Amino acid sequence: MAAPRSPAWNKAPFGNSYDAVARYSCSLPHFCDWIRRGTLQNFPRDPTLDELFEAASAARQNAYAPYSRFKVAASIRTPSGSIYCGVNVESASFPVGTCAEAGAIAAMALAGERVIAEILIVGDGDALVTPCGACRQRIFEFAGGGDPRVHVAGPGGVRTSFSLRLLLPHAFGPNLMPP
Ligand SMILES: O=c1ccn([C@H]2C[C@H](O)[C@@H](CO)O2)c(=O)[nH]1
Ligand SMILES: [Zn+2]
Repeated sequence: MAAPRSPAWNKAPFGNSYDAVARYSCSLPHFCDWIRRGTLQNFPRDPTLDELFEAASAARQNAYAPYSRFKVAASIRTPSGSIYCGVNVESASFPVGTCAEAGAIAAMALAGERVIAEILIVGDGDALVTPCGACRQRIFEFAGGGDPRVHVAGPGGVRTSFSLRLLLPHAFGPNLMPP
């Protein structure tokens, strides 16, 4: 069932809170259950996400997306509290382009960090900019045995949050590699 649309679809009127997706769907028992199982509700607003959101929003200006014109940025917070950002970088040879999440993970790894506590992705448009399948796997590689929150934001703020395990159930990862 589609969530009702509103003119404020991507505006996050309560700051970086859940937007229409969760606010409307939460009134339905089925989605309430879905939210309890796999997503986290930041209502009316989670101030701890401000820094993560601002960092990604600033980074997004430097996204290189001349082909899709769809600029995306990701920001990662590690257990140390540090924040690392990345942007999508496209290529005239289309498949060569890389996602914002991959850039943020590269920045984190370069700094010597290996665990994603939470990650935020910001993009524009009506649809939620959730990580692609490859990036879900990339994030899982650095989940550190935990279940990082994946926050999905529009230009107005965080729209909704998922747990990685909801986005990538029964994942194959480093824990399953033979020694
Ligand atoms: O979570 C996402 C979704 C899309 N993109 C990029 C890839 C491509 O450059 C553009 C259009 O798919 O957006 C990301 O970086 N992250
Ligand atoms: Zn991706």
